[in-house]
This record gives sequence, structure tokens and C-alpha cells, in this order.
Amino acid sequence: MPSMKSRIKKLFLNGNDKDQKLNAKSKESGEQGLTARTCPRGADVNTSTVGTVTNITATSSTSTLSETGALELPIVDYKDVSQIPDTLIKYPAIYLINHGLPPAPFSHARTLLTLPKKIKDTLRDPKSTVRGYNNAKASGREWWDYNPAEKLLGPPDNEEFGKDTTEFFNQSIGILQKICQQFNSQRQLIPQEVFEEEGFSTMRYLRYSPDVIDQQPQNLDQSTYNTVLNSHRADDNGEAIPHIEAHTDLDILTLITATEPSGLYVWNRRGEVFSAPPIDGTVLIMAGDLMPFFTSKPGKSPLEQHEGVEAIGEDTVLPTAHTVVVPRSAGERYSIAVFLRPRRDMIVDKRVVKRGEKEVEEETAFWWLATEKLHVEGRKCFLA
Ligand SMILES: O=C(O)CCC(=O)C(=O)O
Ligand SMILES: [Fe+2]
Repeated sequence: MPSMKSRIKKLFLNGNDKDQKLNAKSKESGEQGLTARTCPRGADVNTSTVGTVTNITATSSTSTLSETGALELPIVDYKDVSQIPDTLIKYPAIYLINHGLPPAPFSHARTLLTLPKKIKDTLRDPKSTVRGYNNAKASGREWWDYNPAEKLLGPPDNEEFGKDTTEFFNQSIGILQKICQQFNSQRQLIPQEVFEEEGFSTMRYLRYSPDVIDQQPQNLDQSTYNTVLNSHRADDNGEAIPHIEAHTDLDILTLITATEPSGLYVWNRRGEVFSAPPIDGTVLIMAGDLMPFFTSKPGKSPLEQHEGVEAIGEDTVLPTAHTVVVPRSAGERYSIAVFLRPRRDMIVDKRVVKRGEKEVEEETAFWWLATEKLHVEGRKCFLA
């Protein structure tokens, strides 16, 4: 099958007519024009309330960011959940407040990810990239996944860990499903099964720390997967920095909450960067790769072999490109990400196509997108 590479490149890098219109529309509706093109290095946050959607102004302690102007992501109150589809069309991510989630289990994330290496190694599942402990030492990052389809691979003798982890996961999935439902207020865009089952949803605890980089180098095979996971980034002194490469998530929606220091940045469809620092009482909601499949122009498919970029309209929600960079001096960062995914075999695209003289029905399953994405340069996904 043809690669999605050029499609994704076009979506994110080349403004087209539609983008210009959206840009103009966003400006009319109050979104500020943004000019930043590079990742800012740090951000402080000021908030101010405007109606039910609150604008966050991220200002930097460095002159670089203040020179480039304010970068804003909106805050939406969960009681105004019906506003989220429109807001996610205009912004690459939103902060959700008054969501009613239990406290984010950062203490469990920290306890698990700072266990001695030999214990963490017992929490690996060599057959799965979405279960148990993993690390990417060159990138200064380690993580642990919970996947409800399989038994939780938690730390030994810690009952609270399993209880709090599954509780946070279940409630977060409930919120993400509720957001999805809002897209169906006028017509069914998102399939019913997404609300009725957790599908292949997962949750991840992450730690970014120079300590991870400084551990002994590991022997890696040279697969694309490992090269991407272990990408290297250095600061001005040539020292490696903890980070995750720019990517989009292979899911429908992602919910993220993190500790200071800040380090998360998201791009909008015009390639403009927003800082997304943690804000007390909120969680961040981002769109995943499946959103264009659900919100493309009626009857059109975002797959390159069909309409591709032509299927993207003003009401299409694009996947949120994001990256995390944590300067060494900032200390370590923990984050918790919940990924709402359908069943692996859910058909996300169906089309009758001509093969020679024959007409055949071509179906694309959610899982096929994962394989395809490994070939998309610069937007790699690690089932993330
Ligand atoms: O740590 C974060 O805030 C983001 C993690 C992430 O993007 C991922 O695991 O896909
Ligand atoms: Fe991600």
C-alpha cells in the first residue's frame, strides 16, 4: 500500500487553501496569530477566564519566547464538554478542568520507575510493547504500560498500585469516550463501539531523567523501532537531553497529565508551536491518528490512496503532533498518558476499488495504521 508519509507531511507542513481559511476563521474567533517556529525552552503560566473557555497564556522566562508572542491553549470546563469538538478543530490540544478524576497516581509512577533495575527487569513483557516496563536510555526516558486486556505487571507487594492505576485508567477512558460522543451530536461520526468498550486502550507512566541516560549503554538491534525510540538529542554543551521525538499518537484521543518541569510542546496544523505545561486541576486532551478518519469530509477518506489531503476539511480534527524535551538542569519529569483506542481489528476505512477489471472492497483496520506509521519519517509512533 502507498505510504502515508506525504499525506502527513502535507497536513502538518504545507498550509493549503483550507488551512488559510481556518487560520482566518480562528483569528476572527479570537485565537491569536502565532509565530513561534521552534520549541521554547521554558514556560510560566498565566491564566485568565474568557466566558466558559479560558485562555492560557504561556510566557517564557527567556526572551526568545516573549519576542515571539503569546502561545495559548484553551481550558474547557468538563461541564461544557459539548464545546470540545469545535475547540479541538481550532486548537491542537485543550486543558480540561473540573473533570472529576481521582488524583493522578504520580507517586505510583515514581515508585515503580525508580525501583532497582533488577526489579524493573522482572516487570518487562518481551512479547508486548504496550505492557510492563520499557526504556529508551539514549532518550533519557523510561515507561511502564498498563493494558487491561493482560494482567497488570506492577511492582511486587503493592496492592494500592493496581487499584489506583486501574481506577485512574477507567475514569480517564470514561472522559475520553464522553468527549467522543460529543462528535456525534449531529451525525454519527465516531462508531458506537468506541463508547461501549475500552477496545485496545492503554495507560502509560513515563519518567524523563538524566539518570536514565547516564546508565550503561544497552545493546540494541538496529530496527527502525529501536532507532526511533532511542533517538539522541543534545543541548548546547553536547550533553544528551531527556526527550520524546515529535510524533502523533496512534489512538483516538489522549489524556495527559504531568509534573513540573514542563517540557511538552504541541503543534497546530500550520506548524506553530504551543507550550503545554502542567496546570493544576487540569488534564490535557490531544487528538490521535484516528480523528481524521472520523471527521474527514463526508464520503472522503484521508488515506493517500483515496482522497488523502483532499478529505481534510475545516471541521476535520487533525492528530496532535507533540514532543517532550526536558533540559538536564530542570530535573526529572513524570507524566501519565491514557490512550483511547478501538479494538485492533476495527475497520477505520472501507472502499470499493478497481483491481484490474474487478471491483473489490478494500478495508483498512486500525492496526494496519500502526505498521504503516513505522515508515513515516519524523512522525514515528511507538504505539504511543
Ligand atoms: O510524556 C508526555 O507528556 C508525552 C508522552 C507521549 O507523547 C507518549 O508516550 O506518546
Ligand atoms: Fe504521544
